[in-house]
Amino acid sequence: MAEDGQRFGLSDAELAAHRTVFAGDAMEGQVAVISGGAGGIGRAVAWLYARMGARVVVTGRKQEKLDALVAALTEAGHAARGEVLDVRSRESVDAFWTRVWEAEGRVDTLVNSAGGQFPQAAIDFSPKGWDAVINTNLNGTWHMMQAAAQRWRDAGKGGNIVNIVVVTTHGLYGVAHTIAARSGVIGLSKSVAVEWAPLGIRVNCVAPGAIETEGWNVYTEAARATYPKTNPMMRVGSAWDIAEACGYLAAPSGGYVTGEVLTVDGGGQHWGETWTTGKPDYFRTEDKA
Ligand SMILES: CCC/C=C/C(=O)SCCNC(=O)CCNC(=O)[C@H](O)C(C)(C)COP(=O)([O-])OP(=O)([O-])OC[C@H]1O[C@@H](n2cnc3c(N)ncnc32)[C@H](O)[C@@H]1OP(=O)([O-])[O-]
Ligand SMILES: NC(=O)C1=CN([C@@H]2O[C@H](COP(=O)(O)OP(=O)(O)OC[C@H]3O[C@@H](n4cnc5c(N)ncnc54)[C@H](OP(=O)(O)O)[C@@H]3O)[C@@H](O)[C@H]2O)C=CC1
Repeated sequence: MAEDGQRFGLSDAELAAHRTVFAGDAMEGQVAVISGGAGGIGRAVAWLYARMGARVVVTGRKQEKLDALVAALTEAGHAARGEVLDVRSRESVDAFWTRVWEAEGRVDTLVNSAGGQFPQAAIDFSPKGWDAVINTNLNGTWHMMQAAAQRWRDAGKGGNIVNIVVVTTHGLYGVAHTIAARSGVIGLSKSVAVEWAPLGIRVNCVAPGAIETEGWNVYTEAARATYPKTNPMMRVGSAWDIAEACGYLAAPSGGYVTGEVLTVDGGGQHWGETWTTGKPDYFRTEDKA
């Protein structure tokens, strides 16, 4: 991890002003819950949804990050509030949904952006490290999905879920735990997209490639430096790229889309390789020719 907790990605001021293709009333009168909402991607989604007219409820483990975002959104004239929530606790997730439903009277969209992992060779994962990643990314996402769907079913109203995952097409070296968890989320999303269609609930995933955010602090500078060079576009993406994908899925534009994985990776899944722990000499074919 970078020792200094380096700043990466877009500031609130940039997110407030970033050009968007979406109309200011595309989510008018709606409520959106964003887990990990004060993180890099979640914050961009919160700004975009707010600018599309939604009231946003952002959650995360750190009160101060939520407070700063809510203050910036409110100052810009948007309706926002933050709640501390660890998605790994089913009890806390249920209590949160009960509170939100009482306070807001409705929720239309849930974006699960709470997540993360640490880079390590899979052979060295400790049981605790494995559990931390699976509980956060697979179980935490499921707790949020099911709690939301139960409220929608009980209220006789539909809703839509967007799960932020990872591109899993050929694994991702150094983060096998997260690939296991995200593959689970993708399979789960496809399954419940069908089961929950009769309830009017759509369920989709967005799979980001390398997106510059503060989450990158868990990777070494050397690993980060390879990300743009191993992508056909020779660059990394921004949190706004992911936010607009989430905008498309939440707005009426996504009304006939469910069970889908929208990959936003600059073509990274088709060319290039991402070594989050550094590329082992064994795979350096250019030196072996
Ligand atoms: C291009 C790349 C693609 C993807 C990019 C992104 O997603 S970027 C954006 C994504 N953003 C992020 O990824 C955000 C950053 N990630 C995180 O916050 C965490 O990885 C977390 C998501 C698992 C949270 O877990 P938590 O709150 O429970 O945190 P905790 O600290 O208490 O750890 C629990 C246990 O995990 C283990 N362990 C942890 N670190 C290491 C390590 N470096 N080494 C080895 N092991 C490690 C260890 O066993 C530890 O317990 P211990 O031995 O200390 O008693
Ligand atoms: N950036 C990238 O290159 C990529 C990101 N992704 C995925 O996108 C998602 C968002 O990542 P990004 O915004 O970049 O990273 P960040 O680290 O900036 O954001 C992740 C957020 O998740 C929250 N979070 C983590 N664990 C929990 C938990 N147990 N309960 C509640 N909230 C939690 C954190 O909030 P707090 O600190 O307040 O707890 C944090 O704000 C993650 O799932 C990530 O793995 C996928 C592919 C690439």
